[in-house]
Amino acid sequence: MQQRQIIDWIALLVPIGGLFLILFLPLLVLVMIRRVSFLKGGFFYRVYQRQMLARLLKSNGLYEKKERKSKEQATEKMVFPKVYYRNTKEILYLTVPTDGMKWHDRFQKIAKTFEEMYIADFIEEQKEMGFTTYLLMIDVISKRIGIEDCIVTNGQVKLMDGVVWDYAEVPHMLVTGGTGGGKSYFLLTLIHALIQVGTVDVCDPKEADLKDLESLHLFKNHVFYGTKWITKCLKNAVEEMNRRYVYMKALPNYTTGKNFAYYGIPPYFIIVDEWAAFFGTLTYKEQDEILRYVKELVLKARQAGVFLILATQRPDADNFGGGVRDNLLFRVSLGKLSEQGYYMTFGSDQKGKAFINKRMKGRGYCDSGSGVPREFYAPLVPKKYDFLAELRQIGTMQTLNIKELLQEMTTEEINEAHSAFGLSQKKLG
Ligand SMILES: Nc1ncnc2c1ncn2[C@@H]1O[C@H](COP(=O)(O)OP(=O)(O)OP(=O)(O)O)[C@@H](O)[C@H]1O
Repeated sequence: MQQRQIIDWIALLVPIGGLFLILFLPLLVLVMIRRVSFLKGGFFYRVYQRQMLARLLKSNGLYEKKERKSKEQATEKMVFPKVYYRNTKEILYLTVPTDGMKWHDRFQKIAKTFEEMYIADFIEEQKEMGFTTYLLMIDVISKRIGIEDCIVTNGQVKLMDGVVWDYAEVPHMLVTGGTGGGKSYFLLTLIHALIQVGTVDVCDPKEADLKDLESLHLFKNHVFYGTKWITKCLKNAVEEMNRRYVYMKALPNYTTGKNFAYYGIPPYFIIVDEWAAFFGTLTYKEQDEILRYVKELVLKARQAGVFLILATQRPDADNFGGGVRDNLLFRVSLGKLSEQGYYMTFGSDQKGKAFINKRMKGRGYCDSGSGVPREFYAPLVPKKYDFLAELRQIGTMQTLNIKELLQEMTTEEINEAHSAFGLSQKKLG
């Protein structure tokens, strides 16, 4: 009779467990390495990106079929165009052939597709004979700075790592954005930076967040609301511009072509929030007057160091009069905008750009003068940050008191200065 064998499962547990570990542990480690590599943009991530590129070419038919004939049979071979991929930690370089051959037009417009498939931001295109390289910025959020780093140095306001507003080079700013996108925070951040180097006048037609600044001694006579006072603020700015030109001409070191910074004159900023809503409520007569001032400022004020910042929800051309919007050279959008809103902010020639809306406060796009809008994150404001308390710590604004000096000048000298800078307005305030 055969004896029944009893298996000692307990004794087998150890070798089974060991076997399991030997087989699955390396697999687990591999999966982990792949995952970490993906999260950190490492080797496997780059392999995956290259695979995506190959799939894009294949599924869009961007290859040629060539027949290879051997003695026995004919086989088909896929010949792909020469597409180059390079990924540095910050920028993805994708080079495609634009050599007039079969897919020339498709490759001319492919930047938008690259942006969407890699969730990267197209920042530049470099053309060489026969090739175009698209530069896409990855991990833009890592370039975000905190409000404490948003400062002005040598006429440049630092807004992000690698993004500055050089107000003398790219004068006047347009800020657009839907409700809750971060427009007010951004304007307050700008005010906080600009007030340390110059004069800031604030117009708040809606009498909302910016109006609160009037409670600060620092902003005494620099906060305006109500049509009459906003008009007056803009008129003052034009007069200030005229005075500055006369002043610069009268200086012993006057040099043709030099700007306010050369003479040590502090910049002067006028910020108008909710521009379109305000402009829409004005009568034709009021609109005419305001547009006259705004046009003078955007066309002539740069050299004198007077800069306009207009913020609005939608920058429809009707609310800007001829040419004003085009002369606000630094553009920022914050929060979600419609496609139309983006084209109105950055120009309709941006149709090859993918504007992607993300649910993030203070995120949007900016064109710092290059003509190519790029993803933008406004300086991060900590949760408990108190703008009024921070601004209260700043003693005074930098202003230029030139009225007295001008009173000593003769009418001939003043008129001569006006004609030197092509100014129409002879009367000085
Ligand atoms: N740069 C930022 N850093 C941190 N939080 C921000 C930033 N920008 C916006 N937020 C958050 O988003 C909220 C809304 O921002 P904000 O008031 O600036 O929007 P808005 O576009 O001016 O909206 P509205 O037009 O309705 O006033 C803020 O209360 C804040 O919590």
